[in-house]
Amino acid sequence: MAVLGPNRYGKAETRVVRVTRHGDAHRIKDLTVSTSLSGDMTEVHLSGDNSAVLPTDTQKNTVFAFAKKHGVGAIEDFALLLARHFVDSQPAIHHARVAVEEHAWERNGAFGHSFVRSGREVRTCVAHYDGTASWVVSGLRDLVVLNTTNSEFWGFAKDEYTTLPETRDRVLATAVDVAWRHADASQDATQDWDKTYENARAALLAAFADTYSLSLQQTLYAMGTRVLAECPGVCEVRLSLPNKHHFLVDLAPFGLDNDGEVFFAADRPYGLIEGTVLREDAPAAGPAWE
Ligand SMILES: O=c1[nH]c(=O)c2[nH]c(=O)[nH]c2[nH]1
Repeated sequence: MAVLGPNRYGKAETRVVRVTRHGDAHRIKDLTVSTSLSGDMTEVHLSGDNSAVLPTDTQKNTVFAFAKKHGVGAIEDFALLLARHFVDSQPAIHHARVAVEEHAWERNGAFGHSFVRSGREVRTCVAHYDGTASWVVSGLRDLVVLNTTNSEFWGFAKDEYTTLPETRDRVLATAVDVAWRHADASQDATQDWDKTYENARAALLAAFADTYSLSLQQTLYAMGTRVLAECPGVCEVRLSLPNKHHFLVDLAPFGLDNDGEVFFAADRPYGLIEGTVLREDAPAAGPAWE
């Protein structure tokens, strides 16, 4: 005898670009929005009765309509607006999850209408709303950083398969994928999402640069700790750091020395260092990370 387990449905990766025109100085917000709803969905699964189902096509349309009606400020506000709309307007929907990614553009010269896609990281957020409470996790991915020194890796466990030489000086590089949980994302909390984003980003970069690293794990903890120190409203930080290995190339066959100057930037495999840093008194996460 089978029963229906947890389920949700929505429109994934709606691409929406919102242009705001102030005279000749235009602004753009370039987003990828994914909505996911859950609630009284037993009948649609068991009997095909669609009466509780707000179509994913409607969810996509709502993203575009809200971009026009409400504009797009901080992505967290846009995600919360959508999540609250779906739950508060549809009796059968009890929970909404809205994920937004923001792709950065920069001005192309002095022109108000011309933009160049930035090589910066992608800003991310996920908002949840259940009709009463809200949860928000913000973050970024693909923030690529590299230190040319101040990184060692030695004293590690060894067995019969260990060939890695110990090193007292190596290149340390990673593409930061991080998310931070806001302790309070309730309706009344007055949040400056953009300011927290800039503070968290600056904290991550500073900690990566000024931590003398004995392992990427140690750097990860330093980065998470720094975000908590600089962002009072953040209670938990989750980091995923691929170790983008840079191997010193043996140039001896060519009669050349290589004193930390020429590296082979390996693509894969890569070490993947992941961890969470949180305040001792962090409130329960609820569905925030789902
Ligand atoms: O910082 C590192 N942590 C590891 O766990 C590890 N493992 C490895 O092969 N190189 C590294 N570097």
